[in-house]
Amino acid sequence: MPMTAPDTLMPDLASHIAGEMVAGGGDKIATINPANGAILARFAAADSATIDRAVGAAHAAQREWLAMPPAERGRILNRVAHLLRARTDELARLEVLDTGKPIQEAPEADIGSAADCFEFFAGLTQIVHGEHMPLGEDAFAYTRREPLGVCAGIGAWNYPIQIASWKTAPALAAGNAMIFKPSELTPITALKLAEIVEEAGAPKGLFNVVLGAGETGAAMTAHPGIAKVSLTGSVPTGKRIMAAAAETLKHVTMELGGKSALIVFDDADIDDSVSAALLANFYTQGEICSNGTRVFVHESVREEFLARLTERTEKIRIGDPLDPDTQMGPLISEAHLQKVLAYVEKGVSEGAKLVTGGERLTTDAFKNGFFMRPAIFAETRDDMTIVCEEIFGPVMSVLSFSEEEDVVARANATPFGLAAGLMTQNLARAHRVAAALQAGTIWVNSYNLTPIAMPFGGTKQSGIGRENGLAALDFYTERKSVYVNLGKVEAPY
Ligand SMILES: NC(=O)C1=CN([C@@H]2O[C@H](COP(=O)(O)OP(=O)(O)OC[C@H]3O[C@@H](n4cnc5c(N)ncnc54)[C@H](O)[C@@H]3O)[C@@H](O)[C@H]2O)C=CC1
Repeated sequence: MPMTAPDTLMPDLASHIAGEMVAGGGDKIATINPANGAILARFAAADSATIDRAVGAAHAAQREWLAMPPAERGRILNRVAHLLRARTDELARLEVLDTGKPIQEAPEADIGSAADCFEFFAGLTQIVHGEHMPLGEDAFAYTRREPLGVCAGIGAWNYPIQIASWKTAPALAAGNAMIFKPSELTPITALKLAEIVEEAGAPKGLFNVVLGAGETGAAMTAHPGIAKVSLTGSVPTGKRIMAAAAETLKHVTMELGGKSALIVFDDADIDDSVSAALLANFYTQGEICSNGTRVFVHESVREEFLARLTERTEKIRIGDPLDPDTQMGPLISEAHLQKVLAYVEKGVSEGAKLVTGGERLTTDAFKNGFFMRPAIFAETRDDMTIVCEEIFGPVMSVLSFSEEEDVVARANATPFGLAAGLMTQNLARAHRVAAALQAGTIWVNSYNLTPIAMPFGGTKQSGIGRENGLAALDFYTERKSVYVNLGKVEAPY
Protein backbone atom coordinates (compact mmCIF):
# COMPACT_ATOMS: atom_id res chain seq x y z
CA MET A 1 0.00 0.00 0.00
CA PRO A 2 1.56 3.36 -0.95
CA MET A 3 2.29 5.76 1.89
CA THR A 4 1.11 9.33 2.07
CA ALA A 5 4.15 11.60 1.78
CA PRO A 6 4.28 14.22 4.57
CA ASP A 7 3.58 17.11 2.18
CA THR A 8 0.62 15.55 0.33
CA LEU A 9 -2.98 14.92 1.27
CA MET A 10 -3.30 11.53 -0.40
CA PRO A 11 -1.08 8.54 -1.14
CA ASP A 12 0.68 8.45 -4.50
CA LEU A 13 -1.62 7.72 -7.41
CA ALA A 14 -0.94 5.12 -10.10
CA SER A 15 -2.39 4.07 -13.41
CA HIS A 16 -5.24 1.55 -13.05
CA ILE A 17 -4.83 -1.43 -15.36
CA ALA A 18 -6.99 -4.53 -15.07
CA GLY A 19 -7.72 -3.88 -11.42
CA GLU A 20 -4.11 -3.21 -10.47
CA MET A 21 -2.27 -0.04 -9.56
CA VAL A 22 0.61 0.25 -11.98
CA ALA A 23 3.30 2.85 -11.34
CA GLY A 24 4.36 4.28 -14.70
CA GLY A 25 8.02 4.76 -15.55
CA GLY A 26 7.59 8.31 -16.88
CA ASP A 27 7.91 11.81 -15.42
CA LYS A 28 6.84 12.48 -11.83
CA ILE A 29 3.85 14.81 -11.71
CA ALA A 30 1.99 16.39 -8.79
CA THR A 31 -1.67 17.34 -8.77
CA ILE A 32 -2.47 20.35 -6.63
CA ASN A 33 -5.47 21.91 -4.94
CA PRO A 34 -6.09 25.18 -6.82
CA ALA A 35 -7.77 26.71 -3.76
CA ASN A 36 -4.57 26.73 -1.69
CA GLY A 37 -1.72 25.44 -3.84
CA ALA A 38 -1.22 22.35 -1.65
CA ILE A 39 -0.09 19.11 -3.27
CA LEU A 40 -2.93 16.60 -3.30
CA ALA A 41 -1.00 13.62 -4.66
CA ARG A 42 1.89 12.62 -6.88
CA PHE A 43 2.09 10.09 -9.68
CA ALA A 44 4.44 8.90 -12.38
CA ALA A 45 3.34 9.23 -16.00
CA ALA A 46 2.57 6.03 -17.89
CA ASP A 47 5.43 5.17 -20.24
CA SER A 48 5.13 3.06 -23.38
CA ALA A 49 5.50 -0.24 -21.48
CA THR A 50 2.58 0.77 -19.23
CA ILE A 51 0.46 1.67 -22.24
CA ASP A 52 1.32 -1.67 -23.89
CA ARG A 53 0.12 -3.39 -20.75
CA ALA A 54 -3.14 -1.42 -20.74
CA VAL A 55 -3.75 -2.22 -24.41
CA GLY A 56 -3.13 -5.93 -23.81
CA ALA A 57 -5.51 -5.99 -20.83
CA ALA A 58 -8.14 -4.05 -22.75
CA HIS A 59 -8.08 -6.44 -25.72
CA ALA A 60 -8.55 -9.47 -23.47
CA ALA A 61 -11.38 -7.82 -21.51
CA GLN A 62 -13.11 -6.60 -24.63
CA ARG A 63 -13.43 -10.18 -25.97
CA GLU A 64 -15.01 -11.23 -22.69
CA TRP A 65 -17.34 -8.19 -22.67
CA LEU A 66 -18.49 -8.79 -26.22
CA ALA A 67 -19.31 -12.40 -25.45
CA MET A 68 -21.79 -11.30 -22.77
CA PRO A 69 -25.45 -10.83 -23.70
CA PRO A 70 -26.10 -7.12 -24.33
CA ALA A 71 -28.75 -7.11 -21.58
CA GLU A 72 -26.13 -8.21 -19.06
CA ARG A 73 -23.79 -5.46 -20.26
CA GLY A 74 -26.64 -3.02 -19.74
CA ARG A 75 -27.20 -4.23 -16.19
CA ILE A 76 -23.52 -3.69 -15.37
CA LEU A 77 -23.55 -0.15 -16.80
CA ASN A 78 -26.68 0.56 -14.76
CA ARG A 79 -24.84 -0.57 -11.66
CA VAL A 80 -22.09 1.92 -12.50
CA ALA A 81 -24.73 4.69 -12.55
CA HIS A 82 -26.10 3.46 -9.23
CA LEU A 83 -22.66 3.36 -7.58
CA LEU A 84 -21.80 6.84 -8.88
CA ARG A 85 -24.99 8.21 -7.32
CA ALA A 86 -24.42 6.36 -4.06
CA ARG A 87 -20.94 7.91 -3.80
CA THR A 88 -21.87 11.40 -4.92
CA ASP A 89 -20.65 13.15 -1.77
CA GLU A 90 -17.22 11.50 -1.76
CA LEU A 91 -16.71 11.95 -5.52
CA ALA A 92 -17.95 15.54 -5.56
CA ARG A 93 -15.53 16.45 -2.78
CA LEU A 94 -12.60 14.91 -4.66
CA GLU A 95 -13.61 16.71 -7.85
CA VAL A 96 -13.74 20.01 -5.95
CA LEU A 97 -10.31 19.43 -4.40
CA ASP A 98 -8.79 18.65 -7.79
CA THR A 99 -10.52 21.29 -9.97
CA GLY A 100 -11.44 24.13 -7.59
CA LYS A 101 -15.04 24.21 -8.78
CA PRO A 102 -17.64 25.05 -6.11
CA ILE A 103 -19.25 22.17 -4.22
CA GLN A 104 -22.58 23.76 -5.21
CA GLU A 105 -21.95 22.50 -8.75
CA ALA A 106 -20.17 19.16 -8.55
CA PRO A 107 -22.89 16.79 -7.26
CA GLU A 108 -25.23 17.50 -10.15
CA ALA A 109 -23.14 18.88 -13.01
CA ASP A 110 -20.24 16.45 -12.57
CA ILE A 111 -21.19 13.29 -10.70
CA GLY A 112 -24.89 13.52 -11.66
CA SER A 113 -24.05 13.97 -15.33
CA ALA A 114 -21.65 11.01 -15.20
CA ALA A 115 -24.36 8.82 -13.62
CA ASP A 116 -27.00 10.01 -16.10
CA CYS A 117 -24.65 9.11 -18.93
CA PHE A 118 -24.07 5.53 -17.75
CA GLU A 119 -27.80 5.14 -17.19
CA PHE A 120 -28.67 6.42 -20.65
CA PHE A 121 -26.20 4.16 -22.46
CA ALA A 122 -27.05 1.18 -20.21
CA GLY A 123 -30.48 1.35 -21.82
CA LEU A 124 -29.03 1.23 -25.32
CA THR A 125 -26.87 -1.89 -25.21
CA GLN A 126 -29.69 -3.94 -26.74
CA ILE A 127 -30.40 -1.61 -29.64
CA VAL A 128 -26.93 -1.61 -31.13
CA HIS A 129 -28.04 -3.74 -34.05
CA GLY A 130 -27.99 -3.72 -37.83
CA GLU A 131 -30.39 -3.66 -40.76
CA HIS A 132 -31.73 -6.15 -43.27
CA MET A 133 -31.77 -5.34 -47.00
CA PRO A 134 -33.87 -7.53 -49.32
CA LEU A 135 -32.19 -7.87 -52.75
CA GLY A 136 -34.73 -9.93 -54.70
CA GLU A 137 -35.46 -13.63 -54.62
CA ASP A 138 -31.92 -14.86 -54.59
CA ALA A 139 -30.08 -12.51 -52.28
CA PHE A 140 -30.25 -10.32 -49.27
CA ALA A 141 -27.80 -8.35 -47.20
CA TYR A 142 -27.60 -7.34 -43.61
CA THR A 143 -25.39 -5.16 -41.52
CA ARG A 144 -23.83 -5.87 -38.18
CA ARG A 145 -22.87 -3.00 -35.93
CA GLU A 146 -19.56 -3.96 -34.48
CA PRO A 147 -17.46 -2.22 -31.85
CA LEU A 148 -14.20 -0.60 -32.95
CA GLY A 149 -12.16 -2.52 -30.35
CA VAL A 150 -9.97 -0.70 -27.86
CA CYS A 151 -10.67 3.03 -27.73
CA ALA A 152 -8.62 5.76 -26.07
CA GLY A 153 -10.13 8.74 -24.29
CA ILE A 154 -8.07 11.81 -23.45
CA GLY A 155 -9.62 14.39 -21.15
CA ALA A 156 -9.43 18.07 -20.20
CA TRP A 157 -9.31 19.27 -16.59
CA ASN A 158 -12.55 21.21 -16.24
CA TYR A 159 -15.03 18.29 -15.96
CA PRO A 160 -12.83 15.26 -15.19
CA ILE A 161 -15.33 12.52 -14.28
CA GLN A 162 -17.99 13.88 -16.61
CA ILE A 163 -15.61 13.79 -19.60
CA ALA A 164 -14.41 10.28 -18.64
CA SER A 165 -18.03 9.11 -18.48
CA TRP A 166 -19.22 10.81 -21.66
CA LYS A 167 -16.54 8.83 -23.51
CA THR A 168 -16.59 5.57 -21.60
CA ALA A 169 -20.33 4.89 -21.28
CA PRO A 170 -21.11 4.93 -25.05
CA ALA A 171 -17.86 3.12 -25.85
CA LEU A 172 -18.68 0.29 -23.43
CA ALA A 173 -22.37 0.19 -24.42
CA ALA A 174 -21.28 -0.45 -28.00
CA GLY A 175 -19.00 -3.30 -26.92
CA ASN A 176 -15.61 -1.56 -26.87
CA ALA A 177 -12.97 -1.38 -24.18
CA MET A 178 -11.61 2.01 -23.07
CA ILE A 179 -8.24 3.30 -21.96
CA PHE A 180 -8.73 6.77 -20.50
CA LYS A 181 -6.11 9.39 -19.73
CA PRO A 182 -7.41 12.18 -17.54
CA SER A 183 -5.72 15.57 -17.65
CA GLU A 184 -2.48 15.55 -15.66
CA LEU A 185 -4.01 18.42 -13.64
CA THR A 186 -7.04 16.39 -12.48
CA PRO A 187 -6.31 12.65 -12.34
CA ILE A 188 -8.20 11.63 -9.21
CA THR A 189 -11.82 10.88 -10.09
CA ALA A 190 -11.11 8.89 -13.27
CA LEU A 191 -9.29 6.43 -11.01
CA LYS A 192 -12.37 6.24 -8.80
CA LEU A 193 -14.48 5.56 -11.87
CA ALA A 194 -12.20 2.65 -12.75
CA GLU A 195 -12.81 1.11 -9.32
CA ILE A 196 -16.56 1.60 -9.71
CA VAL A 197 -16.72 0.05 -13.21
CA GLU A 198 -15.01 -3.07 -11.84
CA GLU A 199 -17.14 -3.17 -8.70
CA ALA A 200 -20.21 -3.05 -10.96
CA GLY A 201 -19.09 -6.32 -12.55
CA ALA A 202 -17.27 -5.33 -15.73
CA PRO A 203 -14.34 -7.55 -16.68
CA LYS A 204 -11.07 -6.24 -15.28
CA GLY A 205 -9.23 -4.42 -18.04
CA LEU A 206 -12.37 -3.20 -19.80
CA PHE A 207 -11.86 0.31 -18.44
CA ASN A 208 -8.28 1.30 -17.67
CA VAL A 209 -6.91 4.65 -16.60
CA VAL A 210 -3.40 5.68 -17.56
CA LEU A 211 -1.95 8.77 -15.93
CA GLY A 212 0.30 11.30 -17.58
CA ALA A 213 0.53 14.45 -19.67
CA GLY A 214 0.83 15.13 -23.41
CA GLU A 215 3.60 12.57 -23.95
CA THR A 216 1.42 9.78 -22.58
CA GLY A 217 -1.50 10.97 -24.72
CA ALA A 218 0.76 11.01 -27.77
CA ALA A 219 1.92 7.44 -27.08
CA MET A 220 -1.72 6.33 -26.88
CA THR A 221 -2.49 8.09 -30.15
CA ALA A 222 0.41 6.34 -31.89
CA HIS A 223 -0.35 2.86 -30.50
CA PRO A 224 -1.31 0.38 -33.23
CA GLY A 225 -3.49 -1.61 -30.81
CA ILE A 226 -5.84 1.34 -30.29
CA ALA A 227 -8.62 1.86 -32.84
CA LYS A 228 -9.91 5.27 -31.89
CA VAL A 229 -8.99 8.40 -29.97
CA SER A 230 -11.61 10.66 -28.46
CA LEU A 231 -10.20 13.93 -27.17
CA THR A 232 -11.71 16.68 -25.09
CA GLY A 233 -9.19 19.50 -25.18
CA SER A 234 -7.96 22.55 -26.99
CA VAL A 235 -7.93 23.11 -30.75
CA PRO A 236 -4.08 22.96 -31.05
CA THR A 237 -4.01 19.60 -29.21
CA GLY A 238 -6.87 18.36 -31.40
CA LYS A 239 -4.91 19.19 -34.54
CA ARG A 240 -1.81 17.42 -33.22
CA ILE A 241 -3.78 14.31 -32.27
CA MET A 242 -5.62 14.18 -35.58
CA ALA A 243 -2.36 14.46 -37.51
CA ALA A 244 -0.75 11.74 -35.36
CA ALA A 245 -3.83 9.50 -35.63
CA ALA A 246 -3.49 9.61 -39.41
CA GLU A 247 -0.34 7.46 -39.17
CA THR A 248 -2.42 4.47 -38.07
CA LEU A 249 -5.68 5.77 -39.59
CA LYS A 250 -7.53 5.81 -36.29
CA HIS A 251 -11.08 7.06 -35.85
CA VAL A 252 -11.20 10.36 -33.99
CA THR A 253 -13.76 12.30 -32.00
CA MET A 254 -12.72 15.85 -31.19
CA GLU A 255 -14.47 17.92 -28.50
CA LEU A 256 -12.50 21.14 -28.71
CA GLY A 257 -12.65 24.79 -27.75
CA GLY A 258 -15.04 27.56 -28.65
CA LYS A 259 -15.84 31.25 -28.66
CA SER A 260 -19.59 30.99 -28.67
CA ALA A 261 -22.15 33.78 -29.02
CA LEU A 262 -25.18 34.53 -26.87
CA ILE A 263 -27.62 36.88 -28.61
CA VAL A 264 -30.10 38.91 -26.56
CA PHE A 265 -32.88 40.31 -28.75
CA ASP A 266 -34.90 43.38 -27.78
CA ASP A 267 -38.03 41.34 -26.98
CA ALA A 268 -36.24 39.00 -24.54
CA ASP A 269 -36.93 38.89 -20.82
CA ILE A 270 -34.07 40.93 -19.40
CA ASP A 271 -33.66 39.10 -16.10
CA ASP A 272 -33.69 35.74 -17.85
CA SER A 273 -31.15 37.09 -20.32
CA VAL A 274 -28.86 38.21 -17.52
CA SER A 275 -29.24 34.78 -15.87
CA ALA A 276 -28.35 33.10 -19.17
CA ALA A 277 -25.32 35.36 -19.66
CA LEU A 278 -24.09 34.57 -16.13
CA LEU A 279 -24.54 30.82 -16.69
CA ALA A 280 -22.84 31.19 -20.08
CA ASN A 281 -19.77 32.84 -18.60
CA PHE A 282 -19.19 32.26 -14.91
CA TYR A 283 -20.25 28.68 -14.11
CA THR A 284 -17.12 26.65 -13.15
CA GLN A 285 -15.11 29.90 -13.10
CA GLY A 286 -15.81 30.31 -16.80
CA GLU A 287 -13.79 27.19 -17.60
CA ILE A 288 -16.36 25.66 -19.95
CA CYS A 289 -15.79 24.95 -23.63
CA SER A 290 -19.30 25.93 -24.74
CA ASN A 291 -19.35 29.26 -22.89
CA GLY A 292 -21.11 32.14 -24.64
CA THR A 293 -18.35 34.66 -24.07
CA ARG A 294 -19.47 37.01 -26.86
CA VAL A 295 -22.73 38.41 -25.54
CA PHE A 296 -24.46 40.40 -28.30
CA VAL A 297 -27.16 42.61 -26.79
CA HIS A 298 -29.67 44.63 -28.83
CA GLU A 299 -28.70 48.29 -28.57
CA SER A 300 -32.15 49.30 -27.24
CA VAL A 301 -31.76 47.12 -24.10
CA ARG A 302 -28.00 47.22 -23.75
CA GLU A 303 -27.76 49.79 -20.92
CA GLU A 304 -30.40 48.10 -18.79
CA PHE A 305 -28.90 44.67 -19.44
CA LEU A 306 -25.40 45.84 -18.53
CA ALA A 307 -26.55 47.50 -15.31
CA ARG A 308 -28.39 44.41 -14.04
CA LEU A 309 -25.60 42.11 -15.22
CA THR A 310 -22.96 44.12 -13.37
CA GLU A 311 -25.00 44.24 -10.19
CA ARG A 312 -25.49 40.46 -10.12
CA THR A 313 -21.87 39.72 -11.12
CA GLU A 314 -20.53 41.83 -8.26
CA LYS A 315 -22.60 39.74 -5.82
CA ILE A 316 -21.07 36.42 -6.90
CA ARG A 317 -19.56 34.85 -3.80
CA ILE A 318 -15.96 33.82 -4.41
CA GLY A 319 -14.27 31.63 -1.83
CA ASP A 320 -13.33 28.21 -0.54
CA PRO A 321 -14.88 25.84 -3.09
CA LEU A 322 -15.78 23.36 -0.34
CA ASP A 323 -17.96 25.98 1.38
CA PRO A 324 -21.57 25.36 0.29
CA ASP A 325 -22.15 29.14 0.02
CA THR A 326 -19.32 29.66 -2.47
CA GLN A 327 -20.45 30.36 -6.03
CA MET A 328 -17.05 30.70 -7.70
CA GLY A 329 -13.79 28.97 -6.86
CA PRO A 330 -10.20 29.38 -8.07
CA LEU A 331 -8.97 28.83 -11.62
CA ILE A 332 -7.22 25.54 -12.25
CA SER A 333 -3.57 26.66 -11.94
CA GLU A 334 -1.24 29.61 -11.50
CA ALA A 335 -0.26 29.38 -15.19
CA HIS A 336 -3.88 29.40 -16.32
CA LEU A 337 -4.73 32.32 -14.01
CA GLN A 338 -1.80 34.28 -15.46
CA LYS A 339 -3.04 33.53 -18.97
CA VAL A 340 -6.56 34.77 -18.14
CA LEU A 341 -5.24 37.91 -16.38
CA ALA A 342 -3.09 38.64 -19.44
CA TYR A 343 -6.26 38.55 -21.59
CA VAL A 344 -7.88 41.06 -19.21
CA GLU A 345 -4.85 43.36 -19.62
CA LYS A 346 -4.98 42.92 -23.38
CA GLY A 347 -8.67 43.87 -23.38
CA VAL A 348 -7.90 47.09 -21.53
CA SER A 349 -4.90 47.91 -23.73
CA GLU A 350 -6.95 47.39 -26.90
CA GLY A 351 -9.52 49.91 -25.64
CA ALA A 352 -12.36 47.80 -24.23
CA LYS A 353 -14.06 49.15 -21.11
CA LEU A 354 -13.56 46.94 -18.05
CA VAL A 355 -16.89 47.39 -16.28
CA THR A 356 -16.11 45.17 -13.30
CA GLY A 357 -13.69 42.56 -11.98
CA GLY A 358 -10.66 41.10 -13.73
CA GLU A 359 -8.26 41.35 -10.79
CA ARG A 360 -6.55 38.61 -8.80
CA LEU A 361 -7.68 38.12 -5.21
CA THR A 362 -4.73 38.24 -2.86
CA THR A 363 -6.09 38.77 0.66
CA ASP A 364 -5.38 36.13 3.32
CA ALA A 365 -8.20 33.74 2.44
CA PHE A 366 -7.11 33.67 -1.18
CA LYS A 367 -3.36 34.15 -1.04
CA ASN A 368 -2.11 30.69 -2.01
CA GLY A 369 -4.91 29.97 -4.46
CA PHE A 370 -5.65 31.06 -8.00
CA PHE A 371 -8.67 33.30 -7.52
CA MET A 372 -9.85 36.24 -9.60
CA ARG A 373 -12.98 38.36 -9.82
CA PRO A 374 -15.23 37.69 -12.80
CA ALA A 375 -14.72 40.34 -15.47
CA ILE A 376 -17.19 42.07 -17.75
CA PHE A 377 -15.97 44.08 -20.72
CA ALA A 378 -18.21 46.55 -22.58
CA GLU A 379 -17.47 48.79 -25.56
CA THR A 380 -15.82 45.87 -27.24
CA ARG A 381 -15.28 45.35 -30.97
CA ASP A 382 -15.42 42.11 -32.93
CA ASP A 383 -11.72 42.34 -33.84
CA MET A 384 -10.39 42.64 -30.27
CA THR A 385 -8.26 39.76 -28.98
CA ILE A 386 -10.61 39.11 -26.04
CA VAL A 387 -13.54 38.82 -28.48
CA CYS A 388 -11.73 36.53 -30.93
CA GLU A 389 -9.77 34.08 -28.76
CA GLU A 390 -10.92 31.44 -26.30
CA ILE A 391 -9.98 32.64 -22.79
CA PHE A 392 -11.43 29.74 -20.77
CA GLY A 393 -11.90 31.87 -17.68
CA PRO A 394 -14.48 34.28 -16.19
CA VAL A 395 -14.19 37.03 -18.81
CA MET A 396 -17.32 38.17 -20.65
CA SER A 397 -17.41 40.55 -23.60
CA VAL A 398 -20.65 42.48 -24.16
CA LEU A 399 -21.20 43.70 -27.72
CA SER A 400 -24.17 45.52 -29.18
CA PHE A 401 -26.17 45.13 -32.40
CA SER A 402 -29.25 46.45 -34.12
CA GLU A 403 -30.17 44.04 -36.96
CA GLU A 404 -30.83 40.28 -36.79
CA GLU A 405 -29.09 39.48 -40.06
CA ASP A 406 -26.02 41.43 -39.05
CA VAL A 407 -25.71 39.85 -35.59
CA VAL A 408 -26.02 36.34 -37.04
CA ALA A 409 -23.21 37.09 -39.51
CA ARG A 410 -21.05 38.46 -36.68
CA ALA A 411 -21.82 35.49 -34.42
CA ASN A 412 -20.74 33.16 -37.25
CA ALA A 413 -17.55 35.08 -38.06
CA THR A 414 -15.26 32.79 -36.06
CA PRO A 415 -13.30 29.62 -36.83
CA PHE A 416 -15.06 27.98 -33.86
CA GLY A 417 -18.54 26.44 -33.94
CA LEU A 418 -19.23 24.72 -30.65
CA ALA A 419 -22.40 26.39 -29.37
CA ALA A 420 -24.57 29.50 -29.39
CA GLY A 421 -27.56 30.83 -27.52
CA LEU A 422 -30.38 33.24 -28.21
CA MET A 423 -32.89 34.99 -26.02
CA THR A 424 -36.20 36.02 -27.57
CA GLN A 425 -39.96 35.68 -27.11
CA ASN A 426 -40.45 35.54 -30.87
CA LEU A 427 -40.95 31.91 -31.92
CA ALA A 428 -40.31 32.43 -35.62
CA ARG A 429 -37.13 34.38 -34.94
CA ALA A 430 -35.92 31.73 -32.48
CA HIS A 431 -36.06 28.95 -35.05
CA ARG A 432 -34.83 31.12 -37.93
CA VAL A 433 -31.76 32.20 -35.97
CA ALA A 434 -31.17 28.70 -34.56
CA ALA A 435 -31.01 27.42 -38.13
CA ALA A 436 -28.68 30.20 -39.28
CA LEU A 437 -26.12 29.96 -36.46
CA GLN A 438 -23.11 27.79 -37.29
CA ALA A 439 -22.67 25.69 -34.15
CA GLY A 440 -23.18 22.15 -32.88
CA THR A 441 -25.58 23.15 -30.09
CA ILE A 442 -28.01 26.06 -29.90
CA TRP A 443 -29.76 27.05 -26.69
CA VAL A 444 -33.02 28.97 -27.00
CA ASN A 445 -33.84 30.95 -23.84
CA SER A 446 -31.29 29.00 -21.79
CA TYR A 447 -27.57 28.28 -21.81
CA ASN A 448 -25.09 25.48 -21.10
CA LEU A 449 -27.61 22.72 -20.38
CA THR A 450 -26.41 19.34 -21.64
CA PRO A 451 -28.93 16.55 -21.00
CA ILE A 452 -27.45 13.21 -22.01
CA ALA A 453 -30.23 12.48 -24.53
CA MET A 454 -29.09 15.49 -26.60
CA PRO A 455 -26.04 15.06 -28.86
CA PHE A 456 -23.17 17.42 -28.04
CA GLY A 457 -20.24 18.43 -30.20
CA GLY A 458 -18.78 21.09 -32.42
CA THR A 459 -18.72 22.24 -36.01
CA LYS A 460 -15.86 24.01 -37.81
CA GLN A 461 -12.69 23.96 -35.66
CA SER A 462 -14.61 23.13 -32.49
CA GLY A 463 -14.75 19.48 -33.26
CA ILE A 464 -15.60 16.34 -35.12
CA GLY A 465 -18.15 13.77 -34.02
CA ARG A 466 -20.76 13.88 -31.28
CA GLU A 467 -20.95 12.73 -27.69
CA ASN A 468 -24.20 11.78 -25.94
CA GLY A 469 -27.56 10.92 -27.47
CA LEU A 470 -28.13 8.03 -29.85
CA ALA A 471 -25.64 9.80 -32.13
CA ALA A 472 -22.69 8.84 -29.91
CA LEU A 473 -23.09 5.16 -30.78
CA ASP A 474 -22.23 5.94 -34.42
CA PHE A 475 -18.82 7.09 -33.29
CA TYR A 476 -18.07 3.88 -31.38
CA THR A 477 -19.27 1.32 -33.94
CA GLU A 478 -18.61 0.26 -37.50
CA ARG A 479 -21.12 -1.29 -39.85
CA LYS A 480 -20.16 -4.59 -41.41
CA SER A 481 -22.18 -5.46 -44.51
CA VAL A 482 -22.90 -9.12 -45.16
CA TYR A 483 -24.13 -10.01 -48.67
CA VAL A 484 -25.84 -13.40 -48.83
CA ASN A 485 -26.39 -15.09 -52.19
CA LEU A 486 -28.99 -17.85 -52.25
CA GLY A 487 -28.68 -18.73 -55.93
CA LYS A 488 -26.01 -19.81 -58.40
CA VAL A 489 -22.81 -17.81 -58.66
CA GLU A 490 -22.85 -16.06 -62.03
CA ALA A 491 -19.48 -15.32 -63.62
CA PRO A 492 -18.58 -14.12 -67.15
CA TYR A 493 -15.64 -16.56 -67.36
N1 LIG B 1 -15.79 20.57 -26.62
C1 LIG B 1 -15.78 20.10 -25.40
O1 LIG B 1 -16.57 19.24 -25.05
C2 LIG B 1 -14.78 20.61 -24.40
C3 LIG B 1 -13.60 21.22 -24.78
N2 LIG B 1 -12.69 21.66 -23.84
C4 LIG B 1 -11.50 22.39 -24.29
O2 LIG B 1 -10.34 21.95 -23.59
C5 LIG B 1 -9.42 23.02 -23.45
C6 LIG B 1 -8.95 23.12 -22.01
O3 LIG B 1 -8.46 21.90 -21.57
P1 LIG B 1 -6.90 21.55 -21.50
O4 LIG B 1 -6.77 20.34 -20.65
O5 LIG B 1 -6.13 22.77 -21.15
O6 LIG B 1 -6.60 21.18 -23.01
P2 LIG B 1 -5.28 20.56 -23.64
O7 LIG B 1 -5.54 20.51 -25.10
O8 LIG B 1 -4.07 21.28 -23.17
O9 LIG B 1 -5.19 19.09 -23.04
C7 LIG B 1 -6.24 18.15 -23.21
C8 LIG B 1 -5.70 16.76 -22.98
O10 LIG B 1 -4.84 16.41 -24.05
C9 LIG B 1 -3.61 15.90 -23.53
N3 LIG B 1 -2.58 16.20 -24.51
C10 LIG B 1 -1.82 17.32 -24.64
N4 LIG B 1 -0.99 17.21 -25.70
C11 LIG B 1 -1.24 16.01 -26.27
C12 LIG B 1 -0.71 15.32 -27.41
N5 LIG B 1 0.22 15.87 -28.20
N6 LIG B 1 -1.21 14.09 -27.71
C13 LIG B 1 -2.18 13.53 -26.95
N7 LIG B 1 -2.68 14.13 -25.86
C14 LIG B 1 -2.24 15.35 -25.52
C15 LIG B 1 -3.46 16.58 -22.19
O11 LIG B 1 -2.57 15.87 -21.37
C16 LIG B 1 -4.90 16.58 -21.70
O12 LIG B 1 -5.23 15.32 -21.13
C17 LIG B 1 -10.15 24.26 -23.90
O13 LIG B 1 -9.76 24.62 -25.20
C18 LIG B 1 -11.60 23.83 -23.90
O14 LIG B 1 -12.41 24.55 -24.76
C19 LIG B 1 -12.91 21.48 -22.51
C20 LIG B 1 -14.06 20.87 -22.08
C21 LIG B 1 -15.11 20.43 -22.97
